[in-house]
Amino acid sequence: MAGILLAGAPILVLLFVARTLWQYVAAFRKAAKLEKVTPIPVVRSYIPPQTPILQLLEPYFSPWMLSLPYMLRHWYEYCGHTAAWSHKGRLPREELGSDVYWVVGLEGRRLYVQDPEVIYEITHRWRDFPKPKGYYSDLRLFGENVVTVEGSEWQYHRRIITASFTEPTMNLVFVEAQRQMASLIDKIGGRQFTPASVMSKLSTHMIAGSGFGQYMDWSGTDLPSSGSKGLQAHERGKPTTLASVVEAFGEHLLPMIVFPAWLLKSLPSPTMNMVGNSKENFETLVRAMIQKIRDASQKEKDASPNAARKSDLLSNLVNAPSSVSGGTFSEQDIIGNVFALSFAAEETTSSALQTGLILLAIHTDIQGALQAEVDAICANKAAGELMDYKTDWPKMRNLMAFMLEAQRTHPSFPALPKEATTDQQITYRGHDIDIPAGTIILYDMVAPHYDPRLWGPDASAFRPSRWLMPSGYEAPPKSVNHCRDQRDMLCPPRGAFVAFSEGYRNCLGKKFAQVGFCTLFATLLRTHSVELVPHGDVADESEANWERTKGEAARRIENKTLVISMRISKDVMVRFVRRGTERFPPRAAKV
Ligand code: HEM
Repeated sequence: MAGILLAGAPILVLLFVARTLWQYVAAFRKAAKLEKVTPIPVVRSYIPPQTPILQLLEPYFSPWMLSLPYMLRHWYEYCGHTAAWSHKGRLPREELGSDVYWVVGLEGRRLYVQDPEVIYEITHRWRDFPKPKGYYSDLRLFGENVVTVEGSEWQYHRRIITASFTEPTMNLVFVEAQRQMASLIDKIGGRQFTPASVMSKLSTHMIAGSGFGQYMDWSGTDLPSSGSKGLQAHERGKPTTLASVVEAFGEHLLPMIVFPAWLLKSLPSPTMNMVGNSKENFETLVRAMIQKIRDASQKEKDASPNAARKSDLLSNLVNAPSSVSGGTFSEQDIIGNVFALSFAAEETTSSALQTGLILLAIHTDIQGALQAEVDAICANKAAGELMDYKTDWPKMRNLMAFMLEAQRTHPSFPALPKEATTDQQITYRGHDIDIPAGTIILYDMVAPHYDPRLWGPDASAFRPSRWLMPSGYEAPPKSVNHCRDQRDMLCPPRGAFVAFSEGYRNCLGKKFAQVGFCTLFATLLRTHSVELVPHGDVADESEANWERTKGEAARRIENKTLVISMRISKDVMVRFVRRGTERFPPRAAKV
């Protein structure tokens, strides 16, 4: 039997190779046909059809692919793993002379779009170009939710959740961000750390506290109001708080999706045991939280029918009045959406905070300008007195400009997918482009951000001041306002800034993220600076060593891998230091 198998193996391999070659020939014949009829360029791709295993391996073989001679790697530069981040729109624009092009290969034809007007059109025609459901199916781990559904079901989920992001919720984010950063500063003192290790915890703490009423702190135990065990529990491999479970989702989503909880729990790896436990504990935790809110609401109603309700996101979801949407969420809908919201929030917020921290440490002049803004906001406050959402949040103009610029230069995703579910047409530079049903469209989130035609000749420079407009600024036609609470902020042309996506399926938590990000940094900069840990010889405080340290940090921040969102491949070491004790204080504060 073994002999027959061995003898048959070369034939099987030959058949497989012949079949694959035939598939390539068929794909490229289609590409040649398409080239004859389409007004836009066609690029041929040799990437095999994507599978979860390939996705997992691509970060490892990507550097090898890119080290091949140009002729061999050329196609990969268009459609590899982090291609959009690497070429930043220049390659298609300069080589193909087009911001819209086809990529044809074994996965059929895909439309790549980096033109802002076309991005705007595709993201606004949501019935014609919905999200491809298959791409998001893994996020159904705990049931359907606002990220995974489409059509009228999506409208229903979106309406209820949008109504749950109230102003009192934003106030909670504002307060919780101050508490979390103060607690982190206490915990971390002057020690050096890598942003990745700390920022994902910080974002889960903030989201758990202000979104789901689960107050965490950094001392190893929760504050009295939550009554659970927090970080200690996470470190023991038995996550028992929402924050620790959500952090596990962000770090280990793939094994969580692929393997059952019982298998993960029985593996000889404490990390995998923790992942298995997270998967099991999540539903139990959220059900208990929902019950607690229902009990509390009932008690409040009994005591005083008009009592003000709690305003965190989860309480709003549980107590959503049916008049908002013609219905309320079932318990399973709430669980599915708590997962979706936590996941969407954690992954992106943590990446934004990491990037923000490193950018500030590199650009000490910008850090100085943000500190001047925070000093002005806190001028009449006693040390430790909290900032106030209503009066102080609108004053955070420089901080908002810093956030928007960090998101422009370092968006969380290289590109996002849409799908034409029926035959469609778009217009680009006066040409009609036919898009057959079933075509995947990838709209680029880096290229428009780096386009000098939209942002000027210094489009690739990190310059937050480009967002600050003179008093009385009027938004030009066909532009979008990305922060409504700060006055006189740049409104870029539509489709030019898509870090939070665009159109109907844009980010539901945009304001939540903006309030959280700006307030965390305001709290840090009120008393401290963030500083790069010097490169090489730590005692060497020379200008040359500082320049080397900055250069290395700038290189590392450019080097990204794609794991759900884009992450910095090699982290950078930083530390918080009391203001006035910086090793390299800013020479001139300039945003
Ligand atoms: C800097 C932080 C953030 C960035 C850059 C960001 C970016 C994005 C982007 C690009 C999308 C579109 C995804 C797609 O089409 O597949 C999205 C969707 C979404 N985001 Fe965010 N996000 C951030 C923070 C948050 C936060 C804090 C929350 C919740 C508290 C949140 C909740 C959501 C939800 C629910 C969706 C799906 C909306 C829908 O499909 O209708 N995001 N976000």
